[in-house]
Amino acid sequence: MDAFISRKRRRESPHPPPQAECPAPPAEQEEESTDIKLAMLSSLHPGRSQDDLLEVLLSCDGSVDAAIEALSAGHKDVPPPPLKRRLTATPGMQSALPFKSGSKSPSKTAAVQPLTRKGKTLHLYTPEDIANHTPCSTIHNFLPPYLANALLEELLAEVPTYESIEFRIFENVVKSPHTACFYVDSLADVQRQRSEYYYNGNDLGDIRQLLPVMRQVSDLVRDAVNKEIDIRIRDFYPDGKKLKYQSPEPWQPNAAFVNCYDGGAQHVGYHSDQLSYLGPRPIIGSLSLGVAREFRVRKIVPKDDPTEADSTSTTPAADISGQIAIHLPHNSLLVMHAEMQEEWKHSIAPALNITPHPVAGNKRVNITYRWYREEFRPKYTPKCKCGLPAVLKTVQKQKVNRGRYMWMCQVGSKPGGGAGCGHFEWAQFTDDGVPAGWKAVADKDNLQAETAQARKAVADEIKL
Ligand SMILES: O=C(O)CCC(=O)C(=O)O
Ligand SMILES: [Fe+2]
Repeated sequence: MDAFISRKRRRESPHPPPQAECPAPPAEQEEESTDIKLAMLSSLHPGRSQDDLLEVLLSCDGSVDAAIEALSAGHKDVPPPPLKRRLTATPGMQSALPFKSGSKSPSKTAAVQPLTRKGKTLHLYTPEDIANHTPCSTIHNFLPPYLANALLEELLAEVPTYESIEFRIFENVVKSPHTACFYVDSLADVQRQRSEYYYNGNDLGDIRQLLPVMRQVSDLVRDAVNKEIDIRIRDFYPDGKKLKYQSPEPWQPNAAFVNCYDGGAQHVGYHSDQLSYLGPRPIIGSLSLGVAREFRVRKIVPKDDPTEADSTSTTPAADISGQIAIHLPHNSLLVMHAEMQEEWKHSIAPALNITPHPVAGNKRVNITYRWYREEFRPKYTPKCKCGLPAVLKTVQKQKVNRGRYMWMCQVGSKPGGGAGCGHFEWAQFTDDGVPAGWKAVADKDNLQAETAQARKAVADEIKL
């Protein structure tokens, strides 16, 4: 979630880093910006419901200009949009897979036919198909039903207080068309978030402690995700080894973003999650409750080589031009594995039809459990000249530097924040994804704290 706050970087940065990721090609911006388009229409027509606006947008083939025109021309009765693309997220309408799903992992399969084609969506439902053709694995009916309902109810009591998140696109501040909230393990983590962490140039404001059921479930998610990581490494990664920069430590969630999508129009556009505080090759455990929706994934196309199948990915079967829809029913756990954030984008697609859930009504509540790593605490990572922690990004589209990491100024994407300082430096990590030199920094820090403590103890003793 943290990334869709900031995923749109200013294109007119005064000091573009010489080798940084290039702006997204128009097609990608087009596809990524449904939320922004809806937010723009919403700000012009605050009285119209998101469903109405979505319908107008769809009937205008996604063109904001045409939609604005149609709305201003007083087309109050919006004609039903031609169903040019599948929007329903209701499971049970499985489109046949154009292949026989086997047990072989894509990375170990010599010649796998592309599954999707440009502009097409392949719908996947079974854990086997999902694991074989995307960087995700899923467990349906993850929690005992009573616990899933207890968690859902705990969160439904909170969601009325959630807010939509503002982000900046060029000079406009727009709101994400869904609501969200951030939870951390302990009170100390709340304080730490308030004093050290920034998202899109701002602190988050509303930071809460994990609720009791969320906390209980966090342990179950941790154990399941660690098992899934082992399976992924064993069955899908070259030589059965973890990826370069992936942490070898057991995954230890200590924070959670909760997203609420109230009705089919609420959604989130294509994005990758921010790496800054999770480190490279992060893993995320995502639990879905309530209304079933489509989680879509799409491989990032290298800008200067759209024909390239892949160099590092473990999932060559997915055609880089198409998208894959993963159907997430109530009580399903989805693990985004280590290859996900750097090489793929994900979204929650708008849905014209949803099947209400007996407890949640029209709402889908999603919890993404995350591991905020100590070595990526902002006090240890680079700062830019604006004085804020730099953000960690990876080159995704430029073939020559693809896969390299960089620290950059985040002020340029802060609502009202100006251009920022344009800070840029390449990031260096050990093979286990630890920032080069981190241990030394941390040790020095601890030494200073210990020295201060020792001095205080001596001073106290003298006073006595
Ligand atoms: O709602 C979801 O399943 C995805 C949410 C998401 O992408 C995020 O929190 O970053
Ligand atoms: Fe995300």
